[in-house]
This record gives sequence, structure tokens and C-alpha cells, in this order.
Amino acid sequence: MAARDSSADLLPGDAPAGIVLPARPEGVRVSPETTAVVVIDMQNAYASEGGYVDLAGFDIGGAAGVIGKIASVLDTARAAGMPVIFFQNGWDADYVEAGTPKSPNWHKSNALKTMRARPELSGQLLARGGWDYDLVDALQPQPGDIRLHKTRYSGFFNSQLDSVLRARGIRTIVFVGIASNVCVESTLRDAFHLEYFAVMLEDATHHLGPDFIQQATVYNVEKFFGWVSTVADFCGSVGQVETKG
Ligand SMILES: NC(=O)N/C=C\C(=O)O
Repeated sequence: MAARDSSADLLPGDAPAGIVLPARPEGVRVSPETTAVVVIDMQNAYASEGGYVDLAGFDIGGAAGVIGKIASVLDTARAAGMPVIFFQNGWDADYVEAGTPKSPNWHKSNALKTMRARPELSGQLLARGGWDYDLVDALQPQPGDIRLHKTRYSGFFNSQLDSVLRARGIRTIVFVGIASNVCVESTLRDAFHLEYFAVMLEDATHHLGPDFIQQATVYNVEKFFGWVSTVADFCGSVGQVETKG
């Protein structure tokens, strides 16, 4: 009897019968039954001209480029039967959830700071019900997708994400969205601490700040918190999965 090749068992991931997603520092076993794609904050605030980060003075030049890449990832995931979870970041229209001066968020949120500096923008940035809070037109949830809300940078903090994932047996999370170094990295770090396998598709994320910050996040993920892959490798490997008819 031929010896069983157990090398794949040693790869990260929790998908015994899955495929191997090429990644750094090594491939990750994924399968639609145990893997979900989490889309971080693809809202007008972060990806559109005239949105919060544009008004706050960040360069959003690279943001538009990731929209089409994320759309390809989501098409591939849905075709394979892999759950897609959209996050939207922000607060209620009265900003109760944003906190008061007793909250670090009140002091650190550049959206709140921008509105305080420019009172004509009051009530417009990251408020549920407004254009800034809405997902960009090209990335709208489809039937079967899940939409979650968060009020701080990590998608695991005060949200339903952990229970939504555990209720579906999800063990591996593929991250896309904006911003790599803030909400993507915060959520991915928490995923690591909660025992999820976390993969970041580097070319389907965009950073806030100078370009070296994207490299820093990629380094952190690859070395400490998870795995780094690309849109082409995700679509190439997951695209081979045949959905159960
Ligand atoms: N989605 C994010 O990464 N957000 C970063 C900053 C902010 O929301 O102020």
C-alpha cells in the first residue's frame, strides 16, 4: 500500500478536504465550508471622492483600484458557495455610539475631528443612513451575503462577527477592504487571538497613510498574525471549486 502523503495536513487552515490557497509564508488549506470572505468598510467614506477620508486629507488615489479586485474575489467566493460578509463602519445619526470626550474614539477618530474642524460637515460623516456610510455602488451585498455593522476599528469588537462565523463553522477568514493598516489589521489581529486562520489578499486592500504603511501591515500579517495572498491566487484556486448542485 502506498504511503499516505501527510504533508498537506501540516499546512495551516482547517479544511481537510480543501484546496491550497497559495500564500506567504506558506499555502493555506481553504474550503467553502470553513472559509468566509470578510469585506472591510468598502463605503463611500473610504473609497469615494468627497467621502470622509478624502475630506480628512488622506490620499485615496489607490482606493478605486481595489474595488474591481474585490468584486472579482466576491464573484469567485459566491460561485464556490463561500460566505461573504460585508462590514460597514460608523455610528447612529446622533453619534451616540461614537462616544463622548471620555472616549479615546472621540479624540482619535479623524471623521469626528474633521466634523469638529468643519462644522458644515456635521452629521455627514460615517452616520448610518447617509451617503458616506453607504457601501460603494459597485460592491453591494447580493442575496445570501451577510451585512454587519461596527463602531470601532476591529470587526470583532461589540459586533456579531464571532457568533456569525462560529454558527457556520467558519475557521478561516479571507480579508479584503480598506484600510489595510487600521480596520483590516485590527480585525485580522483579533481573528488571530480568537483562533481563526486569517488571510489578507494584499492587492484587494488599501492603506491610509504613506505607502510604507501597506508594507508594514503586510509584514505584520505574514510574520505574526496570518497569511498573505493575492486576488489572482484566490480566484485561481477557489475558482476551481465546483459548487454542490
Ligand atoms: N475602515 C478603516 O480602516 N477605518 C480607518 C479609520 C477610521 O475609520 O477613522
